[in-house]
Amino acid sequence: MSEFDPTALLEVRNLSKNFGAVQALKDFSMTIHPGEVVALAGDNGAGKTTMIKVVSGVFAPSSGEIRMQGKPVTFASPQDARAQGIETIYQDLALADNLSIGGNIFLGREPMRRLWGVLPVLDRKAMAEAARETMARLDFHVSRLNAPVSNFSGGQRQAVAIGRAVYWNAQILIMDEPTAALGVPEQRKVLALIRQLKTQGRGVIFISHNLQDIFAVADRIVVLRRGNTAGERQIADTNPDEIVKLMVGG
Ligand SMILES: Nc1ncnc2c1ncn2[C@@H]1O[C@H](COP(=O)(O)OP(=O)(O)OP(=O)(O)O)[C@@H](O)[C@H]1O
Repeated sequence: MSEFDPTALLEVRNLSKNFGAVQALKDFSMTIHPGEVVALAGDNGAGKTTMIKVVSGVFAPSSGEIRMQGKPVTFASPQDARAQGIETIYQDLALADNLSIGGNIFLGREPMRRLWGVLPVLDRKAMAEAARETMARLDFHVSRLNAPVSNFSGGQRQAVAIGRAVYWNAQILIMDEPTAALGVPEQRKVLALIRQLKTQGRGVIFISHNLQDIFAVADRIVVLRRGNTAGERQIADTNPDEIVKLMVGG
């Protein structure tokens, strides 16, 4: 087998995950380079969630290898994967509704300052500044920076979750159905955010049932079927018909 690629942000090889007798993922291999968006598609039960949970430290693989920049890595937990630069954004986004963008970016890791040089208090100014800078880096404009995120639209909430990952320096963002449940204008905003992540040299794994979105934003697509890799294509070299055939098999 060939050498691992030292320029790859993430390279997984022959990953398998069994749940008792169920082989949820079999011999899965994938590489992501800086600035690449790789879509993961497949019907229900194909193994997409299992794959992202292995790569984000939720499940240990039954076998196989994970490397970052050519170096072997293991993830003891999602926190550990995050510390190594892999952030997963699930559909629920894990935002605290009552807090602002800054509050959400720093959730549980708030910057403090000392009042009168003694009393530790939240450094709200630093939080607001980080929120402003982070959203500007994503080229995403929100007028009410200090409003609770419960007031935000679905696309804005996605932007906050992405902003938090970017602030904490995620090199790879795994996004689980980020455009499901959004109206068309909001879907466009999320796709624009993904393009912004690309220009920053980050890698994105984009899980979606929506082939239109995949074709709009991905560079490459990997199709899973019943835990197996049914095919991998450059987006420029394929079309939705071919992808649907790979998904359903036969
Ligand atoms: N914790 C678990 N215990 C046992 N079996 C599991 C577990 N998690 C997933 N599976 C099985 O593994 C297979 C792959 O499931 P997975 O959730 O990864 O698919 P998926 O492609 O994400 O589907 P969906 O689009 O419906 O989310 C399924 O047969 C599922 O029943």
